[in-house]
Amino acid sequence: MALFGRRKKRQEEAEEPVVEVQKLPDPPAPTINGMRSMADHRDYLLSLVEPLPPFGQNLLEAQGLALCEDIVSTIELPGFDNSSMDGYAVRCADVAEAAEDNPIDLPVAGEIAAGDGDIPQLAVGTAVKIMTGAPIPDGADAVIPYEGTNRGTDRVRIMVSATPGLHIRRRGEDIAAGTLLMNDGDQLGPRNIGLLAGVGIDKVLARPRPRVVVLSTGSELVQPGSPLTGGGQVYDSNSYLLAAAAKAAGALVYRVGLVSDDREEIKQTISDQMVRADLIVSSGGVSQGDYDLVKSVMPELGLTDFCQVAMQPGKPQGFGLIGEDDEERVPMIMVPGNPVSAFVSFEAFVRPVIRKLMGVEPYVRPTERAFTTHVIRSVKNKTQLARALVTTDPGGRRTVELVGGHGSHLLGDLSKANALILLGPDVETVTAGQPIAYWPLNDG
Ligand SMILES: Nc1nc2c(c(=O)[nH]1)N[C@H]1C(S)=C(S)[C@@H](COP(=O)(O)OP(=O)(O)OC[C@H]3O[C@@H](n4cnc5c(N)ncnc54)[C@H](O)[C@@H]3O)O[C@H]1N2
Ligand code: MOO
Repeated sequence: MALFGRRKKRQEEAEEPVVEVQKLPDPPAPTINGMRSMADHRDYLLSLVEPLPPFGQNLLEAQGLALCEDIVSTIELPGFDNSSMDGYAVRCADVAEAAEDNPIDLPVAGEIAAGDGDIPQLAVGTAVKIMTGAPIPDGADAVIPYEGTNRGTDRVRIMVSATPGLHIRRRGEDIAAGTLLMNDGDQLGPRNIGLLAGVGIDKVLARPRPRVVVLSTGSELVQPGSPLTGGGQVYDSNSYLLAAAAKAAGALVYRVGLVSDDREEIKQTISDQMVRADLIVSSGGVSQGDYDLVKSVMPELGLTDFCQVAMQPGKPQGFGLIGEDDEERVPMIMVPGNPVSAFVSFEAFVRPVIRKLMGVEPYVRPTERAFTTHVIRSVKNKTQLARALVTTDPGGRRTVELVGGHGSHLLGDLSKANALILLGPDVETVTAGQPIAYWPLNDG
């Protein structure tokens, strides 16, 4: 894909070709206590990826994807006047006096079912049986439902009168030919898909689902389903958590699973996966530890940026455009290994990047607001993303309370939360009853 880090070869006056050092565009300067702000880091990553090119896709496979064309209806809906009831097509004038105590008998001239064509005109003083969805014959201007008749076959007794247009669905009353149905950039939902199918469209030009490769690093990790055989081992929850979150965000996910803290294994695995990835997401190995190898290995595979972001959790972050050539470079987001840090990093950085690759705006989840039920303390100089539970009280007011502690290993509390509260770097205390911003975690 076309990304940054272009390689320029220049022929200097003399013979020797000079290869410019390849690097990422300059990252934003740290602005908070030597750290990069969360918004600056996110905007930097977003500036380094482009939406994936669109192609023609089958309508149903395009669910959740962004259109890359305006869609105009070439036909009308309904395509012809038709009945909304099973009953008899009549002329109103012929049944104007009909009532329970004054039934009117009409000869039944025939029957029209849904799908019938070449319908003869309705003669004055006659009725024709008609089914829901069947074309209204010329001459008829109303439909009397079966319930207002004796359901006669050769002759029908009509016990109710009708006004013109009764139970007739008019041609073009839903969609006129030439109506703009969807715009370039719209995301296709089930009801849009129904509409497009309804006007006869079976393919659309849409951006594909990004193929996201997810892997976890750490020699302590064990594949769920296998026994823990030694002290110090932990199950790999991150690759499942991140894969599930990427899937919920609309990606096509390849979960590679776990890779141990081994330079060659990390390099080989990433190199092998590049061919099927629009984005690689790894967890672990980005902090200061002696075995935090991702940080030291990845610069050998591409252009990288490791930094500290003024947020909690999720402080150590890595990004790369991996690969040797511009044409093959794949973006990679390297999130920290603590499970809650990995998830918060997903929400803050990975999800917006996936949405940009999909071409689905807004890239960043819009915040909502709720009132705190109690005092909340935060850490100065960091954006705190605290796990929380938002509920609506009996009066319809949305309230929010923290779920558990701040520890970035607390998977149990994370799974109970339905929101992430956002407390900016200047906030130290929020008193009870104040409105605060949060991201709802409502998409799976
Ligand atoms: N001296 C310092 N130490 C640490 C710092 C620091 O600034 N100075 N930062 C801390 C913060 S904050 C975080 S977050 C972590 C990030 O560390 P890594 O990204 O290098 O992650 P690991 O060391 O590999 O693992 C951390 C922790 O998470 C567990 N883990 C890792 N992967 C998984 C997984 N797939 N499933 C479940 N659990 C996983 C791992 O066992 C560790 O307990 O660094 C701090 N240290
Ligand atoms: O950033 Mo670490 O993510 O604070 O635990």
